[in-house]
Amino acid sequence: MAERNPMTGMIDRATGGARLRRLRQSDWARRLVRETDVRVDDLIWPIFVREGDGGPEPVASMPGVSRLSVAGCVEAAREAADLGIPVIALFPYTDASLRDEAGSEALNADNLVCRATRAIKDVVPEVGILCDVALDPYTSHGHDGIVRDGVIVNDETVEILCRQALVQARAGCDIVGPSDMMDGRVACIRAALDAEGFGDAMIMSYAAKYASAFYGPFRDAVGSAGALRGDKRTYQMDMGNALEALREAAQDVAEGADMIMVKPGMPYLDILARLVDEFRMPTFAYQTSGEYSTIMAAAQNGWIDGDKAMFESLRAFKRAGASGILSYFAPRVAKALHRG
Ligand SMILES: NCc1[nH]cc(CCC(=O)O)c1CC(=O)O
Ligand SMILES: [Mg+2]
Repeated sequence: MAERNPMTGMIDRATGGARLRRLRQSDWARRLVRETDVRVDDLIWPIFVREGDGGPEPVASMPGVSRLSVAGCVEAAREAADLGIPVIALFPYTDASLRDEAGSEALNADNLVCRATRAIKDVVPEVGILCDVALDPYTSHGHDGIVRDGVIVNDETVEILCRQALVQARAGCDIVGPSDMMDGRVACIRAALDAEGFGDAMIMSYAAKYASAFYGPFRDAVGSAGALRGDKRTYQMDMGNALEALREAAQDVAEGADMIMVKPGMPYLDILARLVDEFRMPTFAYQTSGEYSTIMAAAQNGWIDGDKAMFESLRAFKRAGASGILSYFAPRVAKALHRG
């Protein structure tokens, strides 16, 4: 027979007798039963590189984020190593004078990203380096690929991306991250790397990357915002689609991706959880510039607690099954975690 609780008058059977609040009554109890958490080891820190040897140049739309000189990147890498952040991701701000229709600067072995990679590997070899494979920082039209008669052409772009990945691998980059969303690029990049003796270079593919409004501040940071003609909806995914993300990821996995990524992060947690479930691969979330700046802006207005919102957003990725997170918060989280 169901018994009535004398305190509440509730029938205990209605809750199966379980009092779930019992485990939430103190900090130690909550910590004891917490299922997931963010660790420093989960973090990848995206950094913007710029020409010259001046100090940090703040990105207006990303409070707390600056473009760094090559020397500044080496310092940042030192900081990452000291904090225990495993990987930094490098993104170049390319001067308009170096941009052209074909994005040829992407293939220059002495471009900004390559110089930064070599400089970091020289001084802080223990930090992993991820380089983005896509042409948008280098093209005058701001697209990730070659444009012919208004069309972003797939196969011709893929050929160039393979050469770009090789240029980055030769500079010492450990992980290449194709962020372009061309079909078939992972297989070509893998073959190109293997053929040149870079069998150990890893591929983290932006497998499900959506045409999103949350990249705005990034385009500002790398100087492609003003350049971009039109939008990226003919190659980045449509935000209404989830099944298609499974097909995208299946292709990248079959083509040899070592790790896959979902981007943006928080608005696409459902996609992240599904890919983890389906592929059981190391799967990463990219907490994009727009997500970062949204939290920062609200925090600066005093509308939300920035530190708490930062942790909540990152825990959400771990709860959804992410192996790790690319986040502009990386150094701040790492410091907070070390403080305990
Ligand atoms: N292909 C370039 C690239 N790599 C990472 C981002 C976005 C990162 C961010 O918003 O933080 C973009 C922008 C884009 O596709 O337009
Ligand atoms: Mg694809």
